[in-house]
Amino acid sequence: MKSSLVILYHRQPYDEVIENGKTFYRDKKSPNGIVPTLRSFFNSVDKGTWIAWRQVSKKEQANFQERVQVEQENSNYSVLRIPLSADQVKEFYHITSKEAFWPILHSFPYHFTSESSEWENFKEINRLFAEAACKEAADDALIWVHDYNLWLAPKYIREMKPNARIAFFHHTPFPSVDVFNILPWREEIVSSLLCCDVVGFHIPRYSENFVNVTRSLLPVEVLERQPVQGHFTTSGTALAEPEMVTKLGYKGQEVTIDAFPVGTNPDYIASVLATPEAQKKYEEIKAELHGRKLIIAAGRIDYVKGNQEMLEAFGRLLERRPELHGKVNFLVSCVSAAAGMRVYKTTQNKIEQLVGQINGKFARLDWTPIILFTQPIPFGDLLAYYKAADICWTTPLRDGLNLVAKEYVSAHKDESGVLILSEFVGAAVELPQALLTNPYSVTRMDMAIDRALEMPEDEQKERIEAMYKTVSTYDVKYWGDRLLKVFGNIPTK
Ligand SMILES: Nc1ncnc2c1ncn2[C@@H]1O[C@H](COP(=O)(O)OP(=O)(O)O)[C@@H](O)[C@H]1O
Ligand SMILES: O=P(O)(O)OC[C@@H](CO)O[C@H]1O[C@H](CO)[C@@H](O)[C@H](O)[C@H]1O
Repeated sequence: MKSSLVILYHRQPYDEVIENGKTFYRDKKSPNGIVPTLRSFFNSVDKGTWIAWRQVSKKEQANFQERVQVEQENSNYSVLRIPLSADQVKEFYHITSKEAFWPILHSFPYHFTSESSEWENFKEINRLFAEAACKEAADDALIWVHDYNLWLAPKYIREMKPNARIAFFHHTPFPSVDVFNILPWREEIVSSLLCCDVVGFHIPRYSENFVNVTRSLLPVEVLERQPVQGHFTTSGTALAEPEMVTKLGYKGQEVTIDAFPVGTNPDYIASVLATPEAQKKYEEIKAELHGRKLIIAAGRIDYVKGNQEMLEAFGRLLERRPELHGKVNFLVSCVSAAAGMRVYKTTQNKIEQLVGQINGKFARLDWTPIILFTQPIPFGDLLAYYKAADICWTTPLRDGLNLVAKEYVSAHKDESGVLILSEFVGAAVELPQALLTNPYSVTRMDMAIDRALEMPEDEQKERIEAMYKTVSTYDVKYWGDRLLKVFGNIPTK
């Protein structure tokens, strides 16, 4: 039996652990919010396939198990692994994806160099993903491709299976036309995306940027344009957009363009927080704080995440306001998403250096201002930290959406708490009740942290309540349903 839902996402949906010579597949530890989200879509389909790569050494090749049947969940899906050599992974993910595409996607063109790309290898790996998808998919299946690492897969799928139903979701920002067009492979990329039936982005600004790129490069026709609907802010902040193109025509095909941000799962978060383990962890954190305020920052080590600007702002805060010494702790949880990537080494060094400098300057025997965690925190513990934190400080210079913001709001249901959020993350146009700030501006960052520390409890609760309403309405289920609504259903069990 073929699959009715085929998800192409470059990472495997679990951690593979070998104990006493036996392989176990465990929940992922690394910070990546979308894996559990995508896995949950298999709960309602009759049969599904997840396609990912797996690094395979020469020694492993002969006995490589291509397919893993996933049993631990209430769903029938398997993971089809494309075996890649260490060199292929390095070229595809570490170099082409993270060194060539990532800086362009996040509007850091000065970090881009076309030498940082192994384009032929990228094409080949995308072709392998497409071939696997076509083999797995039933005729009426939905083939759902995720993120920039698989930009070329739609084109290959369309060539091999002309009637396939293909959707693409872009998780990172999509930059403005002036920045995107720096990529020498721009036509190939956007013409592949135009092979999809639906192309989805988190927010209207990104979809508009995409449309503008297609219009600059290809003879596309705008078939429909609409005022931005729903909960998005339509003016007055950096990523606001009042209207958007919702249908494009290209080579006789109609392509639906949509903006529907990924959601989190507030009910699941509440259920985890209600467990005795999470409650115990929360009590322990509170006891260890001895009444001090807790500020939390959590995320991947990445120059786009703005950790340097945030730490500098915290240093200035302690400089400006000695009355806070001994009264506030800043928990910075910064984890690398993949080991050994040269592109993140400098960022990690800078974070460690700044933390050392600030602690060195202000610490006392009974108080260390910044606590830096560089190991992944289990999700239940992370939620307990969110809940214990008076302030969540998440101010990337650029970020597709930022799930951390939504998780913090969910963990503060019916409670006080302050979210300081960058204007340059997708979630900013969904959560205007956050303290929106500009991480490029020293003054704005200083104002934001002062305001957060002073905000009256009633105001905190009002803002959290409004944000919780948004986060719980536009949750992860809404996200999946939206795609299926645009698309027409897939056979369910
Ligand atoms: N220190 C950490 N340990 C484990 N998971 C983390 C940690 N920090 C963040 N996460 C998780 O990683 C995900 C990050 O998602 P998001 O903010 O959207 O950024 P990105 O996908 O770019 O890393 C969230 O789901 C969050 O729970
Ligand atoms: O495998 P990567 O490191 O290229 O993946 C990064 C990507 C997918 O997890 O992250 C983006 O997706 C998140 C969920 O949609 C989004 O919140 C975040 O801002 C993006 O960086």
